[in-house]
Formats: sequence, C-alpha cells, structure tokens
Amino acid sequence: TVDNRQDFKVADLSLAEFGRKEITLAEHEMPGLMAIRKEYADAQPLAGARITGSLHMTVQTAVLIETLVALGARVRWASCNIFSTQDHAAAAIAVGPNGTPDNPQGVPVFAWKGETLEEYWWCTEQALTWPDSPTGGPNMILDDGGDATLLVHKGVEYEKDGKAPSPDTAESDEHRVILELLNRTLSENPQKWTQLSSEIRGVTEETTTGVHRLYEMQRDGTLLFPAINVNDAVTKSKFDNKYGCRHSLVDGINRATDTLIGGKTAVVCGYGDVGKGCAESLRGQGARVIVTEIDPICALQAAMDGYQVTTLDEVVDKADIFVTTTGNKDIIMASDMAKMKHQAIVGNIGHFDNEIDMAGLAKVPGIVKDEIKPQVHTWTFPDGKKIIVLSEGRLLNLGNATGHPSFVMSNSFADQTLAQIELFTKPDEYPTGVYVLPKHLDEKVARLHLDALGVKLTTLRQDQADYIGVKVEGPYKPDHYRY
Ligand SMILES: NC(=O)c1ccc[n+]([C@@H]2O[C@H](COP(=O)([O-])OP(=O)(O)OC[C@H]3O[C@@H](n4cnc5c(N)ncnc54)[C@H](O)[C@@H]3O)[C@@H](O)[C@H]2O)c1
Ligand SMILES: Nc1ncnc2c1ncn2CC[C@H](O)C(=O)O
Repeated sequence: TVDNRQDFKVADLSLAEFGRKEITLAEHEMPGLMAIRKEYADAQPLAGARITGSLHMTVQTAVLIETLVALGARVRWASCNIFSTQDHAAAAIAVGPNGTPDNPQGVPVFAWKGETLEEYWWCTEQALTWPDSPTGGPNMILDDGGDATLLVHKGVEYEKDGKAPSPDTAESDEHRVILELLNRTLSENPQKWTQLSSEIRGVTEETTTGVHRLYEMQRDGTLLFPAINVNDAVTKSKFDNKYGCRHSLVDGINRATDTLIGGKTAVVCGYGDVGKGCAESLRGQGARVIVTEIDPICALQAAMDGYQVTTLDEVVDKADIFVTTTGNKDIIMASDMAKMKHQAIVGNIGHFDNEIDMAGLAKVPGIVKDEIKPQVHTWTFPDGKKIIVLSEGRLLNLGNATGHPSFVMSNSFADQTLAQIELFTKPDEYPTGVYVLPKHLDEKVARLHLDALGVKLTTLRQDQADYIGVKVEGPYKPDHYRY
C-alpha cells in the first residue's frame, strides 16, 4: 500500500503553480546552472546520491534542487533560516514539475516562512531522516551555515557518550531546542545519528559562517567527513556575497520600511565581501555611508573606497540606518540601540541572528515590542524613543525580501553542484578535511555566465601564455591570487 503520509511539509500547496512560473523565469536567469544540468544529464554523476539540503528554500534554490535531481540525485530539503523560505517555491518543489496539489510528485521539502525554532529543527531532522535508506540517512549534505552538519556531529558525539546534556544547561533558546531534540532521539534510538551518518561522503558548505564552523571542526579533529568550502570559490564569495548583497540589501530595507535612503547616514558594520556590497548598495541610494571594521586592511580598503571609517560609539546617536555584516557576534548591543535616533532602522545581513543583541533588547526594562507587519517590529524604550528592527535580527535580505537575484545565485549554485559531483564521485581524492573547489572549475563557472552578459573574452596566444607562465586554457591565476 502507498504510504499516504505526506513526506513533506509546506505552507500551502496551492501556491505551486505560482512557484512553477517563477522557477521557469529563474531558469532563464541561471545560465550556469542550466548549462551544467545539460552537460551532465547523460552522465548522471549524482545517481545514487541521497542529498540532504539545508539552504534557504527560495525560487533560486528550487532551480538548484531540480538540477541535482536532473543529475540523478534524490533530495530531501529544509531551509537554513526560519524567515527565508518563499512558500510558493517550497510548494512547487513539493508538487514537482509533473504533479498537482492533489497529487504531489515532488521532492520531500520541509520549509515554510515563519517557522518557530522547534519547527525549524524538526524540519532539519526530517530532511536528514531518509525513511527508505539502509542507514536511515543521506550520503551527501548540502549546507548553508552548518546547522545540518552540526546536528549530525552533535548527535554522533552524544550517542558516543551515551547521553546528551540536559536542556536546562542550554545557553540560548535555540541551544535548548537542539538539546531537547537530541535527548528525544537518544531515547528513541540511541544509535540513530551514528547509523545515519555512516554513509555520508561529505558536505558542501555555502557560506562564510558555515565554513568557519568546518575549519574549527577540522582544527579540533572532530570532522566526521570531508567538506568542500563552496563559499571561497571566487565565483561564489566575490559575486554572491558582494553583488548579491548589493542588490538584495536595499530590496529588504525598501520592502520593510519604504524609508528614503538618499541623504540619510548609514552605518555598515564590517567591510568584507558582504560589507563591501552593502556599502555600495546604500551609497548607490545616496546615503552617506560610514563603515566600522576591526581589520586594518579592510578598514584601509573602506577608506580608499571613500567611506568614513570609525567606531560605532562615535556615530550610534547620529546615524539613521545600521546594518551588520560581520559574521561575528554582539556587534550592536541593547545599550547601543538605546542611544539611537528616533525611528533608526537596524538590520543584519550576516548569517546568524547574534550580531544584533535581540535578547538584551527584550530585557530592557519597560521596552515595548510592536509588530508593524511580519518581520518588521518597532521597539519603544521607556523614554518614548523607538527603533525599527528588521527580521528580528536575522538576515534581512531573505527575511524582508527574496534574497539575491537568480543570475548571481547561478554562480553560487553552479559551484555547489560541481562540489557535490566532486565529493560524491571522487571520494578517494577527498580524505576527511576541508577543501576549496579547484580553480579550473571556478573559471568554468565564470565562463558559463559570460555570454548572457555579452562578454567577449580575449584569447591568449601561446607565446603570451608562456610569457606569464600559464596555459592558454587556464587556470590564469595562482592559488594565492586574491581577485
Ligand atoms: N545574507 C546573505 O545573503 C549572505 C550572503 C553571503 C554571506 N552572508 C553572511 O554574511 C556574513 C559576512 O560574510 P563575508 O563573506 O562578508 O565575511 P568576511 O569575513 O569577508 O567579512 C566580515 C568582516 O567583518 C569584520 N568584522 C568582524 N568582527 C567585527 C566587528 N566586531 N566590528 C566590525 N567589523 C568586524 C571582519 O574583519 C571582516 O572584514 C557571514 O555570516 C556570511 O555567512 C550572508
Ligand atoms: N535567492 C537566494 N536563494 C538562496 N540563498 C540565498 C539567496 N540569496 C541569498 N542567499 C543566501 C546564501 C548565500 O550564498 C550565503 O552565503 O548566505
């Protein structure tokens, strides 16, 4: 008998047709991903792959998912953020290109916009739990921020100890949810995660913060399987992090507040790849942009790009808009927000929600939180001064808007797909550790995006190639080159 348990959970299946229409439009704007889908369709390199994805369930991610399936993979998916799912994209993925809302034929997806923390981690567990797999789990992970990788590693660690720490020992609400989940699975099946992880060939990690977690595990010797750091593919971080945020930061601020940015003073905390895109985004709207930095090199870059570089304390009571982009924690504290101008706008575009001190803000005596609309709140201090906080301190480009546009995600997701193929088909070349995509694949992804922008490349002559010490066909730069 067919198991009628619907192996997915989305907000509203009836949105599938709308989602499918936007997926079709996105495919045209994702030439790199579609070219890879075409190039590898016959070879089916991901046949046998059971990929668990934990990455924002957007229209662009839907195109990535259907590319992985087209290359032979089976996929189970969750989002990597409680606010970033586009419900019509999730519905289209659950229904599939050949299904209907009454007869869904798509990919098991567990994601909806506005999940609670309990629901978020339940979705992650569902995406990792493969009912018909010999191990009960995936043999590949595609991660963004490392939450799926974390759940597997903590599960295995606690099963080895025979117990998980009590949720009473949790350092945060989210940590408590994770400990409750792992205490439950330990009591249900004390070998779940050990078995579930036993065939995982590797993880491909999308973002800076997730990559940081991987290098920490490599350093501590706790990494269970190899990882490809997709973030540091040049065609990912020098494009998505920079040009993607350049597009989607102001999209988020505009949809959230409709506040005129021109003429205002904006503070961008952090001047890395994301900060550079954000500063340019706000300057493009006519804001006077001030940068904060800890790194003298990035600070010097900001100064030479024409930005004032100073400390938050110097400008916290003067600026109109604040954006954190650091990947660090405790950047804007409740005490900082108490000093801000009336109706200052505060948002984060870093991966996690610990850059803005939301917990401290909630504890300010007499503070009043009021929802203006989903993912837009005012917080009124006892003196009547209020600030506007976007997406509760979570990444605002996906919480208040739809994230980066398709063309730039085509680069990132072409890198992801090539990384999945690398790890899945060449396990012997990747013993446990953290790797970056080989440069020839990075250049391949760039090549796949040139025609769409009308780029005409110059061809290197052999004598020129000899002169600069490269092959005519590339790679054109040494590994240490910084772009
Ligand atoms: N929202 C999105 O769509 C999106 C896209 C890409 C990356 N990200 C996330 O954005 C964050 C930043 O990514 P990135 O690639 O720019 O990282 P990065 O390391 O290139 O840049 C971060 C910068 O912040 C600076 N910084 C660190 N602590 C600071 C502090 N206390 N004050 C001021 N500056 C500080 C660092 O010196 C660095 O220059 C990460 O969490 C990443 O995962 C989000
Ligand atoms: N449109 C998007 N779809 C999926 N993920 C998205 C989108 N825009 C930004 N992101 C976040 C992923 C990004 O590569 C990161 O590094 O965080």
